[in-house]
Amino acid sequence: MVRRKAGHSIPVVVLGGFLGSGKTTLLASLLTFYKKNGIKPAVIMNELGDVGLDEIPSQLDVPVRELLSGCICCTMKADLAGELMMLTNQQPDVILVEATGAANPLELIENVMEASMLSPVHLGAAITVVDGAGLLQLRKGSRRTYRLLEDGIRCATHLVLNKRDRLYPEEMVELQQLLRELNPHASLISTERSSVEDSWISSLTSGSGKAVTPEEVSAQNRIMPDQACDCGLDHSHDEHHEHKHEHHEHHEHHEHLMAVSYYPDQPFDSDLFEQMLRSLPDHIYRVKGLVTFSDTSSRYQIQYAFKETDFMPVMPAPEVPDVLIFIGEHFSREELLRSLAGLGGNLN
Ligand SMILES: Nc1nc2c(ncn2[C@@H]2O[C@H](COP(=O)(O)OP(=O)(O)OP(=O)(O)O)[C@@H](O)[C@H]2O)c(=O)[nH]1
Repeated sequence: MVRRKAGHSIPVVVLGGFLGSGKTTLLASLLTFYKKNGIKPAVIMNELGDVGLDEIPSQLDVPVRELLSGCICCTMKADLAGELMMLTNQQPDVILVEATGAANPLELIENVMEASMLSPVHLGAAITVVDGAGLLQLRKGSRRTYRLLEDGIRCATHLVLNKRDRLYPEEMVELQQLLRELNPHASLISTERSSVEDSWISSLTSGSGKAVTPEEVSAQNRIMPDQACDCGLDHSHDEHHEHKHEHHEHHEHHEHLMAVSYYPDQPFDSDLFEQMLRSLPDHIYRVKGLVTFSDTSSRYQIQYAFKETDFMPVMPAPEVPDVLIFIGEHFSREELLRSLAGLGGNLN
């Protein structure tokens, strides 16, 4: 990759994909590559919850802006534009934007395009990371959530079919066919732990420096901007687009997905905690957190996505209180509270 010359437009790479698909894991690979190759990235991370738990290792020395408790495709659209503008002052070679797993991808791409009118940035690539097993599960589940996933696949310039280790060979074939049907034009790779080749990373920004436009993305993928937006309004020439859009987003894209933060006020018993995770309903798709157990010596970072859980010991403990963030579709806060009551803590 050629380093950006002063005064040139900075490529923005959007990292999209549904909850828990592997976006942060991919972000880590990209940052390691950039560090190794003397390329200066900057990062915008967006979380639906009110605590940012996805830490970027400090040795990578990357400017990171966190946007919490909202989504940059709608309620935090203006914040995204502001953050992009601020980061350009630091003259990075590339800006990586990690979306929430609930973001509407086409809205996000449009928002980056709109920001490019105010700042020297352009959309370099739109990556969609797909959790193959999750996609197969959601295909049989909620229509609205599945449609969000389909939109993400359609809008991508680069598709990453991740969590290959969780798929049988015949499922891999089925998923590759499905992704190709939904988006015949994007590059498509399959990965484990979002592990990508250096040449693939270079391809994200090695284009002519010309922006990918939402119209190009949607035309390539045979969807029109108005079709891609669930509300069915034709926003393309609409002066009140922003207002309608925000209203729409609030009611259509996020109301069916909700995030609940829980602050434990005492350590959990690890067996009871695991039992609680196992008994979560299918439509709680994602849990992230930092917890202390009464029967272990270290604190743990918890990652739960589609019934698969990772516990990672955290040493030394970061200066963040114990917290659990549950994200899913129309789940009952009260039921969740009841199942957590035996473990100790406060619902936020
Ligand atoms: N089995 C398996 N797990 C993976 C793979 N890639 C990532 N994970 C795990 O999946 C979980 C979610 O990964 P993240 O990278 O945090 O996913 P994300 O898309 O950033 O999640 P959100 O931002 O919360 O939507 C973590 O526990 C990862 O370690 C993979 O290829 N296989």
